[in-house]
Amino acid sequence: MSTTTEGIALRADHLGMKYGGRRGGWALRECAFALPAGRICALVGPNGAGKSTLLALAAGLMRPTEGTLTGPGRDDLAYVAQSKPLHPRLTVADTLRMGRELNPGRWDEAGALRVVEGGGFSSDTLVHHLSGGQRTRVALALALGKRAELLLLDEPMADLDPLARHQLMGLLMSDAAERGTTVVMSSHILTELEGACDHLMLLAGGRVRLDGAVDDLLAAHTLLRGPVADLAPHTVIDSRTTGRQLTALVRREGPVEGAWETTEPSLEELLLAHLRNPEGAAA
Ligand SMILES: Nc1ncnc2c1ncn2[C@@H]1O[C@H](COP(=O)(O)OP(=O)(O)OP(=O)(O)O)[C@@H](O)[C@H]1O
Repeated sequence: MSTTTEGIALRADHLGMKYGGRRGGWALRECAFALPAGRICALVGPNGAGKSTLLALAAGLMRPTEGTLTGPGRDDLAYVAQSKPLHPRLTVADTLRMGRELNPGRWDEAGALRVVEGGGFSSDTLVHHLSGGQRTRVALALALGKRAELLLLDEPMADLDPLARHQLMGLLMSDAAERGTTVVMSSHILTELEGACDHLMLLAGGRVRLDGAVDDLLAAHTLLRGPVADLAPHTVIDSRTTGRQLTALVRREGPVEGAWETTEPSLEELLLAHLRNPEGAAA
């Protein structure tokens, strides 16, 4: 990958990725986006949507089958894979020492230590003896210690307890705010994204279905409650009918008219509606 355009941390153009040669299916297809620098971007989508593939491509671990993905080079990004690979026979202290040696002149020892502190293990513990959540802490410490421009995190919070999640999300957010780091973080835990992410990308079936600043996306959608009626010209993302009452989440095309009770959706409501109906979500 090469340097991106000013102000854009990660750009995809006509990006496609196919596994397993000619016979394989497309994991990503015709993806196009430009993620502004300094954002904390939630990458969401159903199982198999292509989130890990996109992160691995952005980390430079694979080459796209077609199109381009442009972002910082390896020295300027940090990637935490879903499996959190670490050397099992090293202690935590050795692991962090390795991080320092691999990143001369830029390593943030205090930042890395802040991440491992509170994990309930000492620095002379072997990685092999850590729990899944504790390993996640060490992997995140390596990533944050690197002071990267772009942090690529594949379901970083999945095996952390609620307090650890809260603490580490706080650390991530303050680090990103202080340094202007761009974070792309895949997650299935919608509640943890609310208030933490300011950008959202929804993938489904290997395609980008929704992409934008969270505030803009929320403002463009409305939750409607009222009598069953035709909702045209608005785009219905998801709707439910109970008797004569309709509840729908729409992307507005102009003002909403009629006897509707209208509210702006929460991020969780927006995401659930789009996840229930990913085909209707095309931006
Ligand atoms: N190494 C691989 N070889 C072949 N196919 C793969 C490989 N890795 C992923 N795929 C396929 O690519 C598609 C996208 O997978 P990917 O792991 O990127 O999805 P995901 O959105 O991260 O899913 P999850 O939420 O379950 O982690 C899936 O259909 C998957 O079966």
